[in-house]
Amino acid sequence: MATDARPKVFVTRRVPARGIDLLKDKFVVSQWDREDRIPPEELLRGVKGVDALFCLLTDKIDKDVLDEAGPQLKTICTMSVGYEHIDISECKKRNIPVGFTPDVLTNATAELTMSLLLATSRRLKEAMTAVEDGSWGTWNPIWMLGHGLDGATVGIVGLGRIGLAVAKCLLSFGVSRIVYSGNSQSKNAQEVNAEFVSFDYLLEHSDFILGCCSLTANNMGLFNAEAFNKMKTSAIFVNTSRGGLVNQDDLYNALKSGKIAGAGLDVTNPEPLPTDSPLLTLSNCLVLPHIGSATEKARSAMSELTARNIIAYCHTDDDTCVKQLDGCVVYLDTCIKHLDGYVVYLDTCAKQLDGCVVYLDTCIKHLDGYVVYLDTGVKPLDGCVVYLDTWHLDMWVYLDTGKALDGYVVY
Ligand SMILES: O=C(O)[C@H](O)CO
Repeated sequence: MATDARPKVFVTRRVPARGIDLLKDKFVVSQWDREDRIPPEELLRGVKGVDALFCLLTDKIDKDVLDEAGPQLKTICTMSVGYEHIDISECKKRNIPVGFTPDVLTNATAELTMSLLLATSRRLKEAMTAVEDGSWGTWNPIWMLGHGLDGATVGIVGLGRIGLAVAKCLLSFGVSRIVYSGNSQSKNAQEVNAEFVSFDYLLEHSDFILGCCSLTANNMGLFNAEAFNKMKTSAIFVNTSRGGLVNQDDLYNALKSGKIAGAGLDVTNPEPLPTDSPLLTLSNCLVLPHIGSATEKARSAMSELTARNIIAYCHTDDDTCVKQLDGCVVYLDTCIKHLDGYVVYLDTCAKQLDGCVVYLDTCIKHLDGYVVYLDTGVKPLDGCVVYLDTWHLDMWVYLDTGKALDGYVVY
């Protein structure tokens, strides 16, 4: 009996068809084809012997999963921009590139952040309840007053892709000042006139405080009693990042006691939030079920990008613009793409190659025209210059023109 020689991919959920359709051409696809979360034992069963894993932010991808998968596993690609559910250091140890889906969900998530900001600032939950329970007496000049965005100071914790997109929206609402905090200054801050400030300054001076950063071991529980105590009593806190950023007991106390005025959460810890969570008893706390990227367009694009990542890492793409870079994929075509901790795509969707910044691993590298900077060590390449990271030893770089690089050839 003839065996199917195509690589195998396991998909951990029913996802928008676009990604699956792409994969079906090149892979033997198996799938947890349901809308509920895959049980851990099914995940372990599904990954066994596959070349690629297409997973979601709800799947914990740890050492056990990697062990169970086996040494042929070439890549793990998550249909999400966040990847804290994946043990990245374990993947690095095993040279398994991890793909993710930045950019394609930025606008959708920024919209949802704005929705929460507007809904909480104008007290929509209370207002709707008043209509529904009959406590709306009459139009009342001093009733249901909120704090508008007009003239407000907004503090954004994490001015990354989503934070920046939110800041752009905020400008059209007439905010007077945008401040932001984070590990380092953002090169895009000038576009929105955002000022880099300390976390404490941001807490003390902002009317609205937005959690837009990714969750790391360092910022778990960042928004705790100490942080809420520093906020204005009129402050509104919105989180569309990850629930783990917030100490929810402390948030409850701050909202209940009037330490802060309101909160809008698209993310909680855990998810789903138990229906007996005290947060749900509060009229000044609006909780959504993690729907930041839930638009048809964004979810479809996330599914497609995840599939493209898998195709790239499994080297099934015979498109000549695909380049390999130490287990990471670099597409150097006319346009660029996305990146993860140690992956760069320069392929068919997203950013312009020219002038764009590519992050490889934790260091920043530029990719500009035909110049790739990957840390130190300069190698000339047919008029192009390639700076290679010294610790990526068996690196393969394929440039557009298909030139060999220092013996590590190419196509
Ligand atoms: O990490 C992500 O992709 C988002 O949280 C999904 O909305």
